[in-house]
Amino acid sequence: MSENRPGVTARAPAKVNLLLQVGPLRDDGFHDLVTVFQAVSLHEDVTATPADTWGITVEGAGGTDVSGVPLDGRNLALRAARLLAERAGVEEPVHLHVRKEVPVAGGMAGGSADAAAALVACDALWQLRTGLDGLAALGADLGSDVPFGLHGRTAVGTGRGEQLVPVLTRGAFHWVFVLDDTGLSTPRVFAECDRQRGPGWTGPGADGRLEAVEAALRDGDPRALAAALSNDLADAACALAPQLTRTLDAGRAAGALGAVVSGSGPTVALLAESATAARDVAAVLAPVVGEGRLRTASGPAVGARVLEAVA
Ligand SMILES: C[C@@](CO)(OP(=O)(O)O)[C@H](O)COP(=O)(O)OP(=O)(O)OC[C@H]1O[C@@H](n2ccc(N)nc2=O)[C@H](O)[C@@H]1O
Ligand SMILES: Nc1ncnc2c1ncn2[C@@H]1O[C@H](COP(=O)(O)OP(=O)(O)O)[C@@H](O)[C@H]1O
Repeated sequence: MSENRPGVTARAPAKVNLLLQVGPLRDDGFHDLVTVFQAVSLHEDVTATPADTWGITVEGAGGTDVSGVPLDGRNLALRAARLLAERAGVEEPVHLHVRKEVPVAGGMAGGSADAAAALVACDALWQLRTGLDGLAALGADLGSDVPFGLHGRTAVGTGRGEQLVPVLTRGAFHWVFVLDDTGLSTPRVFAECDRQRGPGWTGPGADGRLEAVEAALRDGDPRALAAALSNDLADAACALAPQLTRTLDAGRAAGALGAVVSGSGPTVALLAESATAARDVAAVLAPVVGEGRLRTASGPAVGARVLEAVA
């Protein structure tokens, strides 16, 4: 009986975009990107257990508010499991349990991490041995950020963000993330970016931003990386959520080396000199923004992997 078989748990990381260069709107509704993703040590754990019907439960960990997570066929983890089953000809439903540490709709790709972890957990449960490239191809059909959730570490993303090349990095980078209560819709932020640019805008051109980020990562130099952080969606995110400008300023005033909006926001990522410095920045910010809105983490973190088999 399927109910007696053990489940499989997989873990996948959140991400921050160290560089997010947004090109023109394409005919398919996406934008060409040049981005540098870094996976960080905030995680999603997804447990897949054989069941009589498809289902999902979600639990918030470390104070994560999961009220915005859909529990129906729109859930990215459930969509991922069903897509893998369909492509592999598996007819065994699973129940998924998601333990979320990553803020919802925060620009840190928590939903994509859920999809990545669900793919890895179900692939192991069903003993499919699909391989990373095969899972990443499936993941790209679910969302542009899903392949990076599978790969993890640090990578340059091109196309709509799904084409990945690893980046050489030295050492660890230490982050403070400032969460915001208002979730920002990714398509809305891209649309606001287009609106701000206007119809005559033709492209960002070559400006050396990618090379500066790559050099800082290769040297393991947090000061150089802080100076090189940039996000073309930041102005759009700040227009839709004006309080983010104050959060960026407060982060710099609290001693962060650099501050950037994470992806389409509204989470703000602050880079610190060391793990101790990150804790100090968080301690200075706690009375300003509230302790519950702060998370410290380090990167690069590894991509989606099986954690354990549960009895
Ligand atoms: C902005 C980024 C930066 O890493 O992250 P988040 O802020 O969402 O975490 C990503 O590009 C988000 O990727 P993801 O959240 O997977 O988006 P998708 O589901 O693929 O697309 C949702 C919508 O965002 C817009 N979109 C997304 C990716 C892209 N390269 N161009 C776009 O214009 C499109 O309107 C698309 O319909
Ligand atoms: N497993 C999931 N976790 C979170 N959000 C999900 C999930 N599945 C679908 N969603 C939808 O995707 C939206 C954005 O998800 P999320 O990945 O948390 O943020 P972002 O795209 O900003 O990084 C949510 O607002 C929610 O409606």
